[in-house]
Amino acid sequence: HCHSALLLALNMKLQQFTQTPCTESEKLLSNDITKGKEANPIQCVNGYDDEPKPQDFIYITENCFTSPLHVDRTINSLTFCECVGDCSVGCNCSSLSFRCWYDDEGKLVSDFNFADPPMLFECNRACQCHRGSCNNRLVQHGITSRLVLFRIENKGWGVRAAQPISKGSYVCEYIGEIITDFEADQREDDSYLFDLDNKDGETYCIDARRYGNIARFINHSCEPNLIPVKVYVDHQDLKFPRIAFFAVRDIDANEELAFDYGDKFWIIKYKSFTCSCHSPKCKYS
Ligand SMILES: COc1cc2c(NC3CCN(Cc4ccccc4)CC3)nc(NCCCN(C)C)nc2cc1OCCCCCN
Repeated sequence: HCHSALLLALNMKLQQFTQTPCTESEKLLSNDITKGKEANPIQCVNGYDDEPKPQDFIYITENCFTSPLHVDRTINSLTFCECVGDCSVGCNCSSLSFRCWYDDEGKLVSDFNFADPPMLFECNRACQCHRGSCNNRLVQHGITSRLVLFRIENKGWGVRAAQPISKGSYVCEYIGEIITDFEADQREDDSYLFDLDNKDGETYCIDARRYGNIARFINHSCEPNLIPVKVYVDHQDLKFPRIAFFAVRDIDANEELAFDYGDKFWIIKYKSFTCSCHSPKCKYS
């Protein structure tokens, strides 16, 4: 009898730990800002000021449109594969990115070019390979890392890893409203834009200001731990790449996630605020 009482008490204690954020001083503002839209809940905590959880955007998990844009989604324009194995060698889809860059643990292989990443083509709905055993499907399976939205001194909100993330892991996608470059030029708040630079001039943008996912809260760093990679899954229309963030190095639990916003952002924002990444390589402080 006392054994089960002990187990119950232990379970209660454990429950407390999983509910409260890691440092005692942080207030739990939401257990899941995605409201169940992501496979894993994303907590929102604030241990710094009394800012409430952000509610001035709509959480979405796939890019959206507010005006019609022509994306070629015809199934017969898709390159697909007829692999019977795990698509790790000789797959038509991964051959579009030269080779499959995912290893059999679902991470980028060590010789992936993090400095100048290739475009990645994942297997898709026209492929004959088995969805469960195909190694060329990662971004399409969604976020698997545990992330937390937290308040940071003079940076507003930021995103941190709740558990360690190994180098090469897929972390999350930059999700938002896909708009033309012209439309982006009309947007008053340009703090959440991500340019889909396309060689031949006709470029588009992802604007995560009104519609977006957790990636909209990821801050800049001059020495980032994430890089954006262009990925194609449901369509292969090169004008509209999906932007997937991968870890460029091992990331510790509770470490803030960051990617390099690039000089376009800072040329515009430098007059309003400077960079506080505190990196020895900082370019915009
Ligand atoms: C601050 O960071 C960015 C601002 C951007 C921007 N700003 C314009 C500036 C002029 N005002 C004009 C305006 C002002 C006031 C009212 C309405 C219009 C409208 C918004 N426009 C465009 N693309 C459209 C124009 C480019 N095209 C002409 C070549 N892309 C941008 C990408 C940015 O970061 C990217 C990295 C950050 C990643 C994380 N978010």
